[in-house]
Amino acid sequence: MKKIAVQDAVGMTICHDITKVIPGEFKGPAFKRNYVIKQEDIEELLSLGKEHIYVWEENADEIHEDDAAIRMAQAVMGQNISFSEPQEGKTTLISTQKGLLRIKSSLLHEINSIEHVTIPSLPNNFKVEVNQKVAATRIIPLVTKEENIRKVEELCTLYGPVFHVEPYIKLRVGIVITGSEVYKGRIKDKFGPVIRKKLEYFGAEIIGLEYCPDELELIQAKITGYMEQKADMIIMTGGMSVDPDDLTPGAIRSTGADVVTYGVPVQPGNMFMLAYLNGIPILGVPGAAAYYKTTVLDAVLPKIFAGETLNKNDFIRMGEGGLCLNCQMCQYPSCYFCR
Ligand SMILES: Nc1nc2c(c(=O)[nH]1)N[C@H]1C(S)=C(S)[C@@H](COP(=O)(O)OP(=O)(O)OC[C@H]3O[C@@H](n4cnc5c(N)ncnc54)[C@H](O)[C@@H]3O)O[C@H]1N2
Ligand code: MOO
Repeated sequence: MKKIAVQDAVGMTICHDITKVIPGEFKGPAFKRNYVIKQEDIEELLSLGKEHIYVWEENADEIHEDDAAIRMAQAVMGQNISFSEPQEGKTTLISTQKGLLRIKSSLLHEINSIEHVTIPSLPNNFKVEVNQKVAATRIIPLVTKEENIRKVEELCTLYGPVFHVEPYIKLRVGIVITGSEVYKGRIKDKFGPVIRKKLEYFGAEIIGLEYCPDELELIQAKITGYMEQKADMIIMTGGMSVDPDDLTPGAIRSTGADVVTYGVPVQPGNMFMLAYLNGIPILGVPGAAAYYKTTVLDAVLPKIFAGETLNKNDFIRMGEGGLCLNCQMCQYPSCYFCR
């Protein structure tokens, strides 16, 4: 690259996007790469703080920021991800499918350790929509050594792409609403609609929503009933805490299910239970999930719909960041909760 005073640059080609920033109003390219500078542009370039520009000179072992961004994007993106044309030296990786963003975290770490390479992303296990920005690729200088980009490509050839979006599987779900006060009609069920709505987001087939009084054998029978109907997941609500009528954990255990956890280092959702019976997840959802917009349930459901089997460690890890601030305007999943 050759540095030239803008006054001498009329007729020359700009070799990278030149950014304009008006705080609070605009940020974007004022001049695009390959634009040929005219006399009337000189004033604007000077007002953007550019007294000099670079003119491109081909150099065999160097790669331009736009080409580097594209090659890195192609290397790191996997299933259900595409990328946009580079702008100001950066490409954006975009989901082409609603689902769960999966990241090979240690590979991303290794790639971001390569000189000049920067790839910021959403966190692993982020629920994404179609056309959502998931990551970006850019080198820091205007050019870098070809070998830096080749390292990114080689790592991804070796370990596979860094990012992909796992689509949700259509699961058949049985719901059991426990609580004698609801069963006997003393109060109206407020839990069923909450669970239904959360499941609809993932495209679940709800095979039943049944009510059950606080009697262990009856709760257990609901579970075995759904198992006979070949449910892919069973969700139990209420009766999860410390009162003598809180029988749901005992009923889940009594089916012989393997309990992954009863109790999680997360609030709200402390008294949550996850167990597997013949590979079918059974979720015990505490009363708080009928009240709070976001609980541990919202971190667990996307993983189950993405086909993951959770273990105790998955929950233990949630402790740091597991304390919800109950923000007035909940922005979950765009926050630290249950990462
Ligand atoms: N001394 C302690 N108290 C509580 C603890 C504890 O560890 N020690 N844990 C708290 C936590 S955490 C939760 S969450 C709540 C409730 O947990 P449960 O799942 O046992 O909830 P229930 O006892 O069944 O009901 C509590 C409350 O919610 C109403 N409810 C339940 N289901 C429905 C429904 N389908 N529709 C409408 N309302 C419903 C129920 O009537 C009760 O008012 O316990 C804390 N307490
Ligand atoms: O189990 Mo509770 O209030 O933390 O949801």
